[in-house]
Amino acid sequence: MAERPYTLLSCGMSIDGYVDDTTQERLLLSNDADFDRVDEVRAQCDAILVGAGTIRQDNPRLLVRSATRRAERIARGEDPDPVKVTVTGSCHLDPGASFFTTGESAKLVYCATSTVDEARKLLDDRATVVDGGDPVDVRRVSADLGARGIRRLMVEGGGHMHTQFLAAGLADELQLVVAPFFVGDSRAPRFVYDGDFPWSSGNRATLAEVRPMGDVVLLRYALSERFGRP
Ligand SMILES: NC(=O)C1=CN([C@@H]2O[C@H](COP(=O)(O)OP(=O)(O)OC[C@H]3O[C@@H](n4cnc5c(N)ncnc54)[C@H](OP(=O)(O)O)[C@@H]3O)[C@@H](O)[C@H]2O)C=CC1
Ligand SMILES: Nc1c(N[C@@H]2O[C@H](COP(=O)(O)O)[C@@H](O)[C@H]2O)[nH]c(=O)[nH]c1=O
Repeated sequence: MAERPYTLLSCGMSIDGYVDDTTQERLLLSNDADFDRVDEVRAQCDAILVGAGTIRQDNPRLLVRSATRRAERIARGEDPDPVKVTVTGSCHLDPGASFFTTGESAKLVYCATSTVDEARKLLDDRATVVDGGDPVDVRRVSADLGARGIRRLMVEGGGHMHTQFLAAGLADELQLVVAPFFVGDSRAPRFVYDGDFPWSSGNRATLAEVRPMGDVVLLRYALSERFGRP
């Protein structure tokens, strides 16, 4: 059986732990230097996963921006962009969303068993629809990605996705960027929600790096023995 991918969770959050505010516009937590760092992390991954909520809210493209990094990927025999992956129970996805319409790389949609037929009809040839169980089990998603040859996975949110990967013990690394402001509204989306996490006051995660980058700080946590593996 193929090994599950090395899994890196990436997120920008406010001092008070929010990843967005309650407005329609996307909240920028990273600064320019950090967005460039995130681009580098993307360029080193085989696939990027976001939850369907993030697609609906942010309409992300999830591409590698830097022409140099794209060229380096091509020179390594890879597609210029990583595979895009999402998870949905409802199948409320817009086939015109940038997730589906930008980039040449493969798109994978893990949806609940009950919505597989609907999803295939809706997305047609824009994505490969995979039965993820009901509800979708992230362990199954991770194992299936491994079987498809994904060795390095970046999970770029949102909070519900991060919560499930962390609670399932599927995260090897967390890259958390703290922006120097407060959102101050408990209706805003959070970095994580309630969960039974493997780390507690009695079982602390390992802080691997603290990197100031202008006005933000990157905190890197090692969450498994696989931390740092290329
Ligand atoms: N600052 C940052 O770095 C980032 C911020 N964000 C922000 O996060 C917010 C979105 O986060 P959030 O609301 O938590 O949404 P998520 O992106 O985590 O997506 C949640 C959705 O994913 C689907 N899903 C998740 N788990 C399962 C499962 N086990 N089975 C079936 N479907 C599942 C469901 O879709 P469905 O409803 O279709 O069934 C669910 O509603 C946005 O405001 C965005 O801006 C997002 C990423 C990074
Ligand atoms: N706002 C925010 C992030 N948001 C993430 O970036 C995605 C947008 O990607 P793209 O459309 O490709 O530029 C978005 O959906 C979410 O996953 N990430 C960060 O590192 N820092 C930030 O401040």
